[in-house]
Amino acid sequence: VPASDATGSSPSGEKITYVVVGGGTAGLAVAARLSENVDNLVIVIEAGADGFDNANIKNLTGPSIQALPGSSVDYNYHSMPLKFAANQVVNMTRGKVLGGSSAVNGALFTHPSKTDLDTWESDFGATGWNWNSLSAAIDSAENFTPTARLASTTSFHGSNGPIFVTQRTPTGDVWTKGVIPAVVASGGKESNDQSGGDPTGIWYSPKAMFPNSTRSYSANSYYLPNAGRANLQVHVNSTVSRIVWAQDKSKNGQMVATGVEYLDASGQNTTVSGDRVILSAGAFGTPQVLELSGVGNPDILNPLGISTVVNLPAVGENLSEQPTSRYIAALAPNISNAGVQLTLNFESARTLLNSTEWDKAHELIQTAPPGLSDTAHKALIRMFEGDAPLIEFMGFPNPANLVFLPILLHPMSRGSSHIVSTDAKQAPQFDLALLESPFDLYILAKATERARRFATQDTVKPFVAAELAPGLNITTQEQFEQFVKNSVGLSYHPLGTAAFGSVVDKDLRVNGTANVFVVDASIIPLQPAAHPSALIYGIGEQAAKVLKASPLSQDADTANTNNPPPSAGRHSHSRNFALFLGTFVFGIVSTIIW
Ligand SMILES: Cc1cc2nc3c(=O)[nH]c(=O)nc-3n(C[C@H](O)[C@H](O)[C@H](O)COP(=O)(O)OP(=O)(O)OC[C@H]3O[C@@H](n4cnc5c(N)ncnc54)[C@H](O)[C@@H]3O)c2cc1C
Repeated sequence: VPASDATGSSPSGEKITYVVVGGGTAGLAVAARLSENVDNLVIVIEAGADGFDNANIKNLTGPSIQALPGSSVDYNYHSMPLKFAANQVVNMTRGKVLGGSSAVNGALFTHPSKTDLDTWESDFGATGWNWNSLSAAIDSAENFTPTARLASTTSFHGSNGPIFVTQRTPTGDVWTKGVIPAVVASGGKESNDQSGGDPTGIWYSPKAMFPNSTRSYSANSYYLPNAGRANLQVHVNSTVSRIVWAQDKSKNGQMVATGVEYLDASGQNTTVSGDRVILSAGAFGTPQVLELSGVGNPDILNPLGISTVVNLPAVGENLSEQPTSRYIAALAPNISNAGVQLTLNFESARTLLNSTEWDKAHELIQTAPPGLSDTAHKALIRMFEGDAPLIEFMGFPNPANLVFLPILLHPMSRGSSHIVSTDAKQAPQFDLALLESPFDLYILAKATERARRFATQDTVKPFVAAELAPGLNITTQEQFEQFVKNSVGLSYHPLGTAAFGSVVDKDLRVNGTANVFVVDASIIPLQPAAHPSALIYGIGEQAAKVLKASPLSQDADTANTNNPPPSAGRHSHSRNFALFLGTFVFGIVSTIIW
């Protein structure tokens, strides 16, 4: 990789402290917090547009959310054929817009379990990253308002953070008189609030939304309120193509980044220099930028003509996604709508399985699929034996049907995301390896069967007419497994591709580098029992604290580098977001059905 020809790009000629690659969920959170310190000049470079004029991002109605995948704010990625799931090719929506995937997601805001987060420190060497620190960090992101009709434990939530969070009041009787009593009658339990470290039980999920039910996400809640800061600049429509390295390594032999190179909207290459580079490009974008920069597995980089500057084969590996199954029943003719409020029901293997089935699952979990590290394998076995939540049943409000999506929370299967081109705009290749582990398949099949048990309890019978999927002809474990293989879906929760313990250290620094950090879903070593965006905001919050506390001078002693001085001049494609403050109107209240 050639030496830096970075020109520097502070609008006022000042030295840039942080270059943040990706203005997504975590990227804007960490940038907003770092720029609270006026001594930090923070530049965010985002591949997508600003998206503030997109009504489908603002609205959280079913039709709006469904209009986002496949539109201009989606990368429109596709998986490789799923070898263990009927060779399906699945769409993998990722937000390509300021706010990243927080702009296009379902906005469920769930706190992970204590068990999940404590493994980061106890098993993966992430000292300081545990339930106590991360739940406090999530609270710093959250501004929670409980609704009068729903029981919530406000001490489990933050009340001063930028992301507005609230619940919708349930309507109708399908959930209150039908599903919740059915879950309890079949061995589950009701929860008052899943956010205190034990999500077990069924509860109405909060969403990241303003009191008028429009989306609260990183672009309008972390960035816009701070857009007037002179030391926070955001460049949109700019795709980072690589990290630029100094000719000399640090005194400790680490690679030193001097900045990044990016393609602006006209396709022109530009460089920007800074003291530290933060990769927040998401679980697919972050390993992509690392590999394009020569950090990764030489067997992947060499054939593309990229010289390896840090031999780090774990980059892009350990890709984990939560597979889903489905249970659908038609509503009875006199029931016109299953309501507007999502329920989530978290269960452990003890509730899901009888003792014979538990023994079978316990036997299956002993065999690690390819790509699962020993550390992760041991942690997963311990969590299974310790009755950690293993399945979530997402109860979907729907005008015509009663829908449960069983989600496998702690899959064993591990895939990968690797570049196949030196062109930063070409999609990497995604091997999701969904259901490669027989344990994953076994549990998801059992969960589908259990969803049928909820729907056939006496309390639910008055609300449903007939089972539509999997269909009453599916009765044996083999048939349930085939159904799961044929119909498996994604949770859109990919993570783990630059994880603690293998790619980053406890300070989020990429191994072998002096001043490149990762702050996004890539660092999460194991799937949490949660929808991850709350945790990812928490990662942004905690990362800012860690970075603020570590002086630049400690970046592996970089005094020996050829970091060129930055020169003045603003990029032609940067946007003056202050303009948007005057014109941006927080969404419109509209019919909510999702
Ligand atoms: C359809 C969908 C529904 C979901 N529903 C929920 C939900 O209801 N609740 C929940 O908690 N989670 C949900 N998720 C998951 C959650 O939204 C994501 O896990 C989370 O937003 C990821 O955050 P991140 O910061 O890691 O990445 P992102 O938010 O995706 O940010 C990455 C950013 O980097 C940019 N980028 C990438 N490469 C480059 C580059 N080379 N140069 C410059 N910029 C680059 C991208 O454009 C993007 O803006 C959902 C996700 C999807 C896609």
